[in-house]
Amino acid sequence: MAIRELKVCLLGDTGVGKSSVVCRFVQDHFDHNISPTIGASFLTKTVPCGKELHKFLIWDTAGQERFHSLAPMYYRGSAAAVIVYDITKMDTFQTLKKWVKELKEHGPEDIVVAIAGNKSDLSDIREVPVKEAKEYAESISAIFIETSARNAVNIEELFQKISRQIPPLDPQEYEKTDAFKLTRPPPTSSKRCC
Ligand SMILES: Nc1nc2c(ncn2[C@@H]2O[C@H](COP(=O)(O)OP(=O)(O)OP(=O)(O)O)[C@@H](O)[C@H]2O)c(=O)[nH]1
Repeated sequence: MAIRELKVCLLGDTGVGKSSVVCRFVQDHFDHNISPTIGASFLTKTVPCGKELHKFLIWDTAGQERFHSLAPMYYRGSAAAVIVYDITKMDTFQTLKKWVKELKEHGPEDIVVAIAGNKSDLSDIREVPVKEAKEYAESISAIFIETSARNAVNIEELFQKISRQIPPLDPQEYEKTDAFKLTRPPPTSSKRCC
């Protein structure tokens, strides 16, 4: 079975739960006291997708404004970007729109964009209506899903949706190589273990 390496970056405001989503996906773990990411962290996970294996090379970026200028290093060459907002904070949804604009202007042309409304376990204090987020995602042809890293809701589904949006390899590519690299990760990062 062919293994494809797919670079994926997570973008979004600080505190929306990017690291928690990645940590839940890769390690099936949730940490209430997780620290803010410094620079970016890198993790991988391989999942089956039809006749292929998708090895996600996941760059979890830091949401704090002071790290914003590093982001191009992580979305450059990405097959997909997951832009996360916190459903309990409308301002994080506005930040998400800025990320969409930046990706449109400077990101890869064919990048798959997934919008994840995280902290769905806190829907009693929701500020971002599902309808508004869904309609916005549709308007930019992005994947949309609400997740809860805390309760492990829709985390696998988020990455499955991304996998399904990646066009399968041309059969001739299988013959050329066992591992087909879609992207190359950026050279440096400082990492926080989650
Ligand atoms: N209730 C709830 N809390 C969550 C969820 N996901 C993350 N959190 C909490 O939100 C806070 C921030 O989570 P992080 O994963 O560090 O957020 P981040 O987006 O990576 O933040 P930066 O690294 O600063 O960009 C932490 O206290 C988490 O425990 C969730 O699904 N539900």
